[in-house]
Amino acid sequence: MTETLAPEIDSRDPASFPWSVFHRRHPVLIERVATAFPRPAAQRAALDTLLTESTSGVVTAPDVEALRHEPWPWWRPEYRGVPWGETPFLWAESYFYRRILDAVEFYRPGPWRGIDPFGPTKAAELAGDAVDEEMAALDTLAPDETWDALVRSSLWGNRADLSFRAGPSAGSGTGGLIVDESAEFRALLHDRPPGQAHLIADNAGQELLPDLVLLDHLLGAGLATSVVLHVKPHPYYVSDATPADVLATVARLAAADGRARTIGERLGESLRDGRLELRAHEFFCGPLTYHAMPVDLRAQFAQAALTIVKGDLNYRRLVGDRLWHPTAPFAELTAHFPGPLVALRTLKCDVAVGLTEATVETLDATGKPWRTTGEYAVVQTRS
Ligand SMILES: O=P(O)(O)OC[C@H]1O[C@](O)(CO)[C@@H](O)[C@@H]1O
Repeated sequence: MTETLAPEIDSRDPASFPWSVFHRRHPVLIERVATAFPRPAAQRAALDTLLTESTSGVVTAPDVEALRHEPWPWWRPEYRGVPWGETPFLWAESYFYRRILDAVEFYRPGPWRGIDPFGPTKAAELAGDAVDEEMAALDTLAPDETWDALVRSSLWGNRADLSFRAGPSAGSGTGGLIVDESAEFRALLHDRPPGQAHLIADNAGQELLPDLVLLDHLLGAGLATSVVLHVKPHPYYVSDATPADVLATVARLAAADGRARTIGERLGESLRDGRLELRAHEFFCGPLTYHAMPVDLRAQFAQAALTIVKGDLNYRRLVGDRLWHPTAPFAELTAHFPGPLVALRTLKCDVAVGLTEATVETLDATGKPWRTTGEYAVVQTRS
């Protein structure tokens, strides 16, 4: 069934979800980036130009000056002059975010260099009540419910993705788990000798916090000898976690009360002694699927006891950003990935695989969108 590749997703159809990302979410996002700091007029103009180009124009080449300071090896000259919607969605979104960085002079030597355009929103989320509540909840966990609770909050933390606040399709209720291989996930860690566990992070804030707590648990419970946290080397999609976000989150935990503080302090210790290692490979900010992982990164996952793959974008990169039949086998589509893995993902785009026919029928029968709202989630494993 999966021997032939399903069509790659693009954003040309105005009735499609990817089209709404470019035409409904991005205007809100650009406005937020433009106004979060008092930017000079040239940056505002560059952001507006990007929005116009990506919604009603054609792809233009990256800024040469910006490339001198930070290359973008994924530029495709054959897309120059092509309407954005006709290029693959995965590539187009990635290029859009690179162009935001160029518009705000993120790489250009000068006062704006290195200032995260999404920083204010991420900081507000980290400082917010929801994070306080998440941390306070840690004190209420009985030992026998810890594992399930930590997995649940790492999984549903993915739903908090800030890009959802920039769009109309954010669902309010929680649809639930439509593939639940939590038991297999548990077995991969509990029923095998501990080794090095890796986690490919997604968003900062309400997602990264439970991810860090989960990693701390793996170390503390002897389920991993060491853990590696992979984050983006620089800002990428709107709420993606960077090394600075990890440090801010650890500090937030350590400044809290109760169990959160203990965890934050312990995470700090683990960073110092190397049991928790932070890595930030450039590939994570690229528009390619994990089939095209460079050898050095592949080697890292090949020796991992388990890799936890977080979120929607990582999932698209894992199985391929294609209109697969939703019953296409997850194990087959992820066979290319070196080593055992678990995907923790809330569904926020058209890609869905590994479902049963019965589940698909039930979801379709609701008559409501289920692939893109973040209301449904999967825990899928491949050993
Ligand atoms: O933060 P996550 O879970 O990777 O979600 C990001 C998702 O948001 C979008 O950028 C827009 O909704 C999707 O295209 C993308 O897959």
